[in-house]
Amino acid sequence: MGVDACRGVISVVERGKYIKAAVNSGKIMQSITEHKGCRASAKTGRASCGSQAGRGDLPVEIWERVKNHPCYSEDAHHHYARMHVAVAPACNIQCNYCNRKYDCANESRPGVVSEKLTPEQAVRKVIAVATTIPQMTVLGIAGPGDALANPAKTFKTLALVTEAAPDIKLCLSTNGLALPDYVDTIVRAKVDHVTITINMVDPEIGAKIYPWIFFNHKRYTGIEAARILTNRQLQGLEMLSERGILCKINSVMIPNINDDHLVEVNKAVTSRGAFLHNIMPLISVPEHGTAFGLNGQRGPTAQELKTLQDACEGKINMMRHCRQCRADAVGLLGEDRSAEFTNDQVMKMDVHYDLEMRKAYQKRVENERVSKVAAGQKELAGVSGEMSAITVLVAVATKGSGLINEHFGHAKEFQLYELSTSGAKFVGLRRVEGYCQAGYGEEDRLSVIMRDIRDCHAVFVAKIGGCPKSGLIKAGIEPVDQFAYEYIEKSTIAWFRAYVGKVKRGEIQHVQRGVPPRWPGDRISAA
Ligand SMILES: C[S@@+](CC[C@H](N)C(=O)[O-])C[C@H]1O[C@@H](n2cnc3c(N)ncnc32)[C@H](O)[C@@H]1O
Ligand code: SF4
Ligand code: SF4
Repeated sequence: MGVDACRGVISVVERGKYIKAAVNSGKIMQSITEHKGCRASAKTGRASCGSQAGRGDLPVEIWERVKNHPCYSEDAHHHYARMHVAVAPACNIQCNYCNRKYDCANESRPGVVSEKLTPEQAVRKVIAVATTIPQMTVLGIAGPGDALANPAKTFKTLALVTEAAPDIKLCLSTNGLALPDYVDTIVRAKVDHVTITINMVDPEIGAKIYPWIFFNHKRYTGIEAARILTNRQLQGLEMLSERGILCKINSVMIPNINDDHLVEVNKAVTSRGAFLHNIMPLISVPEHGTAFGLNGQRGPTAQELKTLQDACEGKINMMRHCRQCRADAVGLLGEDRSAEFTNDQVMKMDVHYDLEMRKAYQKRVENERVSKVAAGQKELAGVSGEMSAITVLVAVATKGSGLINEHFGHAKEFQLYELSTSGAKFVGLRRVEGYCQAGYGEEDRLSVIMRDIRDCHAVFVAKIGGCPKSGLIKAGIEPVDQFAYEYIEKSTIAWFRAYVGKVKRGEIQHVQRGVPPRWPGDRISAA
């Protein structure tokens, strides 16, 4: 397939200029040619290989690049894992929400690591993880400081990994200050995806988030610092987009500082070719010792976050499944296996990179993914003929693989799906404190969980005890355990179909479950 064929595909894509750059980059064309199972039609650009779940309107070439990336494809995050290596300790700016000195092994949040690694230690760890978790497809450098404030360590690590494990996709995260200086190096290092944190495009707002930056051997503060930062971030984003690198923008939502302004940020990054926008809630507690934590700045509620994400949904894809991972995270996004891969443990492991074993395992994962999609589509065929304006939100307890496979009492998070006659759409996550502690249910925790999922009509679980079951029913949330270990989409659509049927027959009355925009004292839990 040639370049012209791809141009036909992208002419329908609004962000034409930058998508064209991504599609025309030699690397993508090579990856398409190498993708033997794919019989993409040159005329339509529609792929006939593998799972199409979550592809939406993406050109097939772009989909091929993101379909196994757990952060860039919501569907992939059920099946594929990522890892971060903590080789970049230093930072060139200060954010009022970041304190990398506060480390806690039991905590999962950005900037936290148990141990920092040299590039050589990092590549050994990558091989160890790739062998133990063959569905690990992506390596990211996300701190604990800034990847580009530590360029020697970052690019040495990426070079060593490319040599040892050429099938692993490479990512890095940066605040963007140094980005314009490293675009060529990033392209040469074969980095697939770059994340830039952009919290403002207005320096007056920036001055409330960044106390200082260090640029060209000089420290800047206030509005001047924020102006330099925003100019460099947007310039770096444009340069990467023109070179065909897929960019994700992280924005931290800080109530009363940049919450309303993030719609402007969304527009600015969309027009400069960003691929994905990830608006994340501020994590802020005094124990972390951050400026915001100490001055009482709150994070947004789950509903405030969803409302803002909905307002930005449009031309750019919104990421809603981010887990705000540690800088040494390992595993599927919803799990953290970093404790299994400490440097001591990795040094003792017999590490050997087996590409064929990884390919065979990933083929099995892909087959499972295809079955899941087919099952969901079959169920949807039954419901899509129904004329109904009803939309309901449901919560699902899952450990991954697209299955309802977690007990209510053990769930640390629920995945939220919006059900309608168009199908089951993933719309976000709710983190909760597990109901079961040392084998016993905690009454207090049940009421907090019920509050956290109060906008849901039902909660799908693999198993649930009698007490929480009756508590949920009393609160008007239906506990559904009849689909244990079955696929999420297929089961939730089947339930929705039955629900609509009962409403139509007058057996139940549909009530839209509203929630107050702000619940007193309501926060998104940080861990
Ligand atoms: C630890 S940083 C490392 C990469 C890079 N230094 C940066 O800031 O983009 C990874 C991400 O975590 C976010 N982050 C750090 N502390 C946070 C907090 N307290 N609440 C929410 N997000 C936070 C950053 O904004 C960034 O998007
Ligand atoms: S840029 Fe990243 S590492 Fe640096 S202070 Fe901000 S969040 Fe922390
Ligand atoms: S922090 Fe978000 S974007 Fe980064 S690896 Fe975790 S889930 Fe993916």
